[in-house]
Amino acid sequence: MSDNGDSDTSSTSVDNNLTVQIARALASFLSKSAIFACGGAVPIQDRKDDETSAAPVTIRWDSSRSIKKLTLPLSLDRNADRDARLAALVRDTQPAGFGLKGKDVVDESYRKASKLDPTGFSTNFCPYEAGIVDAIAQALLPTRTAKYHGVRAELYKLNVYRAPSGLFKAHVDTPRSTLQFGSLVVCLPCAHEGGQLVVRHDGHSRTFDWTGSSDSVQWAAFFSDCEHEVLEVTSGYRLTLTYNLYACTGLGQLGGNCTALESQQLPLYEEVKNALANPQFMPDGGTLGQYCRHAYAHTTKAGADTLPQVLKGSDMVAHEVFSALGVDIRIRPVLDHITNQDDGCGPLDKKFHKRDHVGMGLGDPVAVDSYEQDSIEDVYAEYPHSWEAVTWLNGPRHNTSSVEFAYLRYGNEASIEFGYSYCALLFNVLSYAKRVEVAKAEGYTLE
Ligand SMILES: O=C(O)CCC(=O)C(=O)O
Ligand SMILES: [Fe+2]
Repeated sequence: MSDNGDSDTSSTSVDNNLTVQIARALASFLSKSAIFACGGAVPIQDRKDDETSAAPVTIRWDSSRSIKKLTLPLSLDRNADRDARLAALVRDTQPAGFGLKGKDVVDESYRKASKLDPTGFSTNFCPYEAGIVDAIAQALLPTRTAKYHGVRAELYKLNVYRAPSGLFKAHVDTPRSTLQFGSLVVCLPCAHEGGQLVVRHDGHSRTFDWTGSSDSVQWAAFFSDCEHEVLEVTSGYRLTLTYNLYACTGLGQLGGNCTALESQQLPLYEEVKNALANPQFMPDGGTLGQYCRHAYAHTTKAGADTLPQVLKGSDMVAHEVFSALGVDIRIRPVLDHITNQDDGCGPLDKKFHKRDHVGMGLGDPVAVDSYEQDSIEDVYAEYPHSWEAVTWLNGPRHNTSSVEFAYLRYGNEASIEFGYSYCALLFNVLSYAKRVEVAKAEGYTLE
């Protein structure tokens, strides 16, 4: 191809125009509707030996006088009467309605389907185990709920759409709480034709077509405000599990916030309790400190706002245990010792040994102006902190130091110096007599 032929130039400019137009359309899509739905497939493996597959799906349900069981895909159900069992499952479902003006209405011209409520059946299929809930949490969780990183999927119904003419016309699901942000539909491995799920948002649509396949579990999740419909099923049975999706506190934000975790069951609990119960342990009270083992963004306002929720590992455990024992905890920056060669007195910590510079609060670094004749003490005077004698449980981890304050030193040559800090948990241990009182108030005894 020539670089300067006329015909090439004109085709390049047409291409460029098209490139610009398509890039604009993509940009507009990305800014408005980049993600309103997502989906995938999880292959079924009879002998499940990896995290990317799911075991055959078992459904047990209440039938008139017994509990019945079916395995999907049917080819993996070892019972000879498996087709009859599938028919029995369908027979035992009830007509499925839809919400209209606050009432549950059954109207087959709008929704032709049947359902089991979650109290009437159980299944071994778990969308968490299949990695679906994590995928939704990362891809779909809306930014307006930035407060929440987790997703709770609540099983809502087992639905059967069958040929001929099973369908659910265009509708929007009714959110069941302000934290509900979407719905998850899991299509069980049962052969059928038709029944595509069409999800629409802002002039765009995405069709999930699960026709034909019965060797994987297929799924789709979408935002609550998306209109969606199930097209007519033309053969077989289309079985789905539906889940309501709620935003919740999730991985990485459970410090001080985790109702599932009982502090009393943590191995550290008894150890701390025994220490507090010992009259010879800090008899007059004082500050016990633990430098955090993990790095947190404690020297930015946004990072500081996430503490203590983002504490993890032994940092989280210590925070949970001490607070369960009624001990006041401060999370504070502790300044790395600064050596000032100019003031002639060497490292400052020599002067104030056994004391630490504990910042008054977490947040953005403080900037201080100083002059060449100022001593390091003058610099510190501008930085809000206290001198504290802390009994440390560990030493700082050097990789966790972050800029706590910066000071501009003016003189013949202006220079900028940085004060670094470590994030620490400071436990305010009361005198023995007061600890005994607090223990009573918290409902435990110190012996
Ligand atoms: O089963 C499906 O594909 C979706 C059903 C649905 O839209 C609903 O239950 O609200
Ligand atoms: Fe729906």
